Amino acid sequence: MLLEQEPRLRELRVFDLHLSSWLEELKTGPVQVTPIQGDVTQAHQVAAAVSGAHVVIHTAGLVDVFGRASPETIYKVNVQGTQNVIEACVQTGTRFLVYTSSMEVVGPNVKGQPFYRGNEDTPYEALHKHPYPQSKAQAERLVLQANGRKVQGGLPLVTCALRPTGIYGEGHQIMRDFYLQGLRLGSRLFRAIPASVEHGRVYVGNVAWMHVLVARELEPRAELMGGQVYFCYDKSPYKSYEDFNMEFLGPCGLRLVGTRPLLPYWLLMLLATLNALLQWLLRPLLLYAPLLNPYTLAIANTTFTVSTNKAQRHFGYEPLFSWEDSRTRTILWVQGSTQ
Ligand SMILES: NC(=O)c1ccc[n+]([C@@H]2O[C@H](COP(=O)([O-])OP(=O)(O)OC[C@H]3O[C@@H](n4cnc5c(N)ncnc54)[C@H](O)[C@@H]3O)[C@@H](O)[C@H]2O)c1
Ligand SMILES: CC(C)CCC[C@@H](C)[C@H]1CC[C@H]2[C@@H]3[C@H](O)C=C4C[C@@H](O)CC[C@]4(C)[C@H]3CC[C@]12C
Repeated sequence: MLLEQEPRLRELRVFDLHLSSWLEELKTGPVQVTPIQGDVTQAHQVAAAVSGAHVVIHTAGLVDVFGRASPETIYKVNVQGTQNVIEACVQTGTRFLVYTSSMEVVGPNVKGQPFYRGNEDTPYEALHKHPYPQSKAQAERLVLQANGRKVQGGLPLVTCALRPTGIYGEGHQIMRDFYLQGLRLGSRLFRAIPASVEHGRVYVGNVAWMHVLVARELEPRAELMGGQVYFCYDKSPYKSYEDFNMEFLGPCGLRLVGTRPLLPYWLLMLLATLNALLQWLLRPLLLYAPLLNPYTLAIANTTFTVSTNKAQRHFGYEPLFSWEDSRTRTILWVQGSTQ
């Protein structure tokens, strides 16, 4: 997105624990693309990568709500890693920092309270127990508190945080997992969550576009945007998690069976709890990390949707991809990813 949309771009450094082969394909144009294999938990590696950069987009993170990684590892990558990025900016004199936060810093909360089409100012008790939302919330706080800190050279750091809802699009592995599971079940999936529970979703291309716009506008609009949070949103329809997935999986030949959940909620919660118990029992032998656990069930079963125009008001954001384009691109990816 940066290469396509930012004419002033001179160099793009991509810092990641795992470098993908597609990065090589980006090296063919006039902009220098520099892949750097590194770990955000290693402060010196981050500082070396950041040195000389005009703007940092910090999107690296450990996304784990399935119990694959320990809470300590999640904290180290998401919180300590973010602190390292902030310190690297301060030490090297980089003034603009965009952080990929998450809707999860707000909710759904431990009380399972709905957040219905809320905005950045909607009151909501952001109470979390799970390490992933806790770590993202702590990292976001660090980023916002760092706004205004003096960087090397004496000028102030300008930071802001973007909070995507559930991201979908090309590369969405969970969508592909549901597709493969549906194929195994005879081209069917069985409804587990009531259709009335709305779940916020946003297309990956629009998330990227919003990051590019923020990176571009942070300098001229530092006063307005510094220290701010923005939900990432687009025109994707409000639907339940499963009904939304069917927008893509339906055209790929799957159908969602049932207008109501096949199993009662208490039974699903029992299964989710059994999964958590099995995960704990099996941990010394193997990693058992199914999609269904009490936390993922709670997220999927709690309404959380946003309705806001803050990004449009503050930096002129309009989605780059229409809902129709986002849908088509995702369907093509699901179809292509399993062949
Ligand atoms: N997927 C979603 O629905 C969603 C929603 C809201 C916010 N987010 C946030 O967006 C960001 C990207 O998430 P994603 O879904 O693309 O996940 P992802 O796992 O595909 O991407 C995370 C990237 O971070 C890298 N990374 C992990 N640990 C690292 C480390 N120690 N050092 C350097 N790089 C490291 C990974 O290699 C990977 O490329 C994360 O910060 C996540 O919290 C994701
Ligand atoms: C109960 C089962 C039938 C369905 C289980 C679906 C479950 C794996 C899905 C539902 C909601 C998904 C999360 C949601 O889209 C938002 C985010 C925020 C983001 O920062 C990280 C990913 C995450 C937690 C999604 C993970 C997968 C979830 C829980």
